Amino acid sequence: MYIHPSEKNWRGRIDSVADPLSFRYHQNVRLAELTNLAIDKSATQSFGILGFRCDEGVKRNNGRSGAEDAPDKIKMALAKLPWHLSAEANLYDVGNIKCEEGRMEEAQQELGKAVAKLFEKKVIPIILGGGHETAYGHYLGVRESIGPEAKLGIINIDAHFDMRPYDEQSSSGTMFKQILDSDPNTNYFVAGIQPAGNTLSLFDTAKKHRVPYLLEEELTLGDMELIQGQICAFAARQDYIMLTLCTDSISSAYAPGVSAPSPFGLEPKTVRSLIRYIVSSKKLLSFDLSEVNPLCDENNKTVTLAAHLIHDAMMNFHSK
Ligand SMILES: N=CN[C@@H](CCC(=O)O)C(=O)O
Ligand SMILES: [Mn+2]
Ligand SMILES: [Mn+2]
Repeated sequence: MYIHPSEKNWRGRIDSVADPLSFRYHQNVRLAELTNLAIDKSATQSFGILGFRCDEGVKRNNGRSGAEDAPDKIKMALAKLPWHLSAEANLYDVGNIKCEEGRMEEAQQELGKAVAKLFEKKVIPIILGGGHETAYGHYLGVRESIGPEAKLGIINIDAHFDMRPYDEQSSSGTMFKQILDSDPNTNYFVAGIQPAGNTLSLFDTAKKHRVPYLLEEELTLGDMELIQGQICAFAARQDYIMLTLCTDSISSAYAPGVSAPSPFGLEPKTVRSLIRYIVSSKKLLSFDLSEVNPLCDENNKTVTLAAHLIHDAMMNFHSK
């Protein structure tokens, strides 16, 4: 179900009502109906923030519910941050897609259609999950837009492979196997994998699907050149890439508000550096940030971190 964007999510401090250099996001964001998107064509860059109010995938995966509240909470945190995008850039809040009565597959299809609609209007989708099942709807929209033949690379920053079997049902732990099983033109790369977050069988599944991955302990700021080289080599083999961040890849010291916290997760600065590098590529189409769970958060830490990462990603989008 489509939910209209709400002004209530865009409130914050006002340093000036006249000086654009003093503005924050809540002063520049435009609320726009997805069904009737009137885009300002003079903009140099347009971003569309699209929420996915769904945690049915996490529930089916025996996780902790609460991620469906994340889109509005992240918007509220982003609203308060200072605007650093160019004066000619536009940011639209295009509302949320909500999963109704556990009908996750239907909601993922609807998310896909919404993402495709943004591409059609030349708006860069910035998708706020939701459980990580968000990434499947994100993928559907990307695939619809680029057509079946284009080579698509999915880059996932995650502690988990999310390649579980889905014979019984799909969930927040199955998306990438679903995609690789059905789409020969999609390749998958994961950064942040933790042995403590994946069974040996999941490592085996990743191997069978020839999924390149980087372990959490290989991802440090000091080794960034080497890491960038591997991401660059993966991206070079694709026509397009899409980026998905599972917030449980980040250490639970900084991201306690997730379904499956990671004591040995990544440092936020490492994740920021990875995102900066990936979003700077002209091949990058869109970004989703998933698995924030405000109900499990401590003092809004994870929500705030998510807003800062979204802010940073937009500032560096296509900057290469
Ligand atoms: N999206 C998260 N997926 C993880 C969850 C792990 C857990 O709940 O412990 C997975 O299925 O492996
Ligand atoms: Mn994960
Ligand atoms: Mn995940």
